[in-house]
Amino acid sequence: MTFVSQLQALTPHSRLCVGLDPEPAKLPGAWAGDVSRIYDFCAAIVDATHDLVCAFKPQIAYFAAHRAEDQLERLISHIHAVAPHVPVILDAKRGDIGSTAEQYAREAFVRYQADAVTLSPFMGFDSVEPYLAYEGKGAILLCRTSNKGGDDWQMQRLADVPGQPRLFEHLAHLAESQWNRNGQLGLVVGATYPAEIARVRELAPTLPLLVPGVGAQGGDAAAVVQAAGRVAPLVVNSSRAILYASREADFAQHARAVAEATRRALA
Ligand SMILES: O=c1ccn([C@@H]2O[C@H](COP(=O)(O)O)[C@@H](O)[C@H]2O)c(=O)[nH]1
Repeated sequence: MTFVSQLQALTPHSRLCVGLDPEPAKLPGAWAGDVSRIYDFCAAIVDATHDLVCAFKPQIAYFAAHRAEDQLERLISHIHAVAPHVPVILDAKRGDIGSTAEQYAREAFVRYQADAVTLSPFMGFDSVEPYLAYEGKGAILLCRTSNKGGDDWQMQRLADVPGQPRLFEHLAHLAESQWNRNGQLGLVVGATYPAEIARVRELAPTLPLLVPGVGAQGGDAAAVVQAAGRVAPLVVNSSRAILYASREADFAQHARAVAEATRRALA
């Protein structure tokens, strides 16, 4: 199955993506501060929630910062083993010239066996193209990010493009049309900006949307679903609110309870 067809099968049942952003200092109980327990912690979260989600999204920085890339590899293969129908989105936000992008694409899809990867489209289509050579894999472009600083670029108008769209609007149009050669593209739009989610949906009605920002960043789940509609796949990420629901031995049970509540709020 392709990444997009996996989402098409799962998102009618759950729009929740659990983000795997392990911070050693926040690990529960005796694991706190122990970098070697990153895998154990994330695997326990996966085991407790995989029947509730449409995707998992490990953020590569939380592993690389602690020289824990080997634990990330093991974690992704664990997800594929216990929940083979659930896609893994590697949140890496890569963006570079084509020859380097080829290496990043290999890292995401061959080394880590991810089903999709997040990309910064700032360097243009030739920085995205190498990822599209991997048939069936997803490439999810940052469009209107959840942080305030996204305004600095994404909300600026393009004087040279007819209609003077904002940058995020132009990107949504390109991703829906000429850039989406093999149907592999998706867009990141922050839950903190429901009006822009609705605008992106108008411009890119068929693309999967990855929407981070509910939970710790305060985005409103119901507003996200209303803005995005229920036709094309909607994948709403929550990381810290689920991972750190409890710092005690029962952390996985608490994570499941928050995941269940978030899934319900996104129904
Ligand atoms: O616009 C964006 C793009 C990516 N992210 C990532 O999503 C998670 C959010 O974590 P929470 O703990 O649920 O806030 C994190 O990995 C970010 O790097 C984003 O927040 N906004």
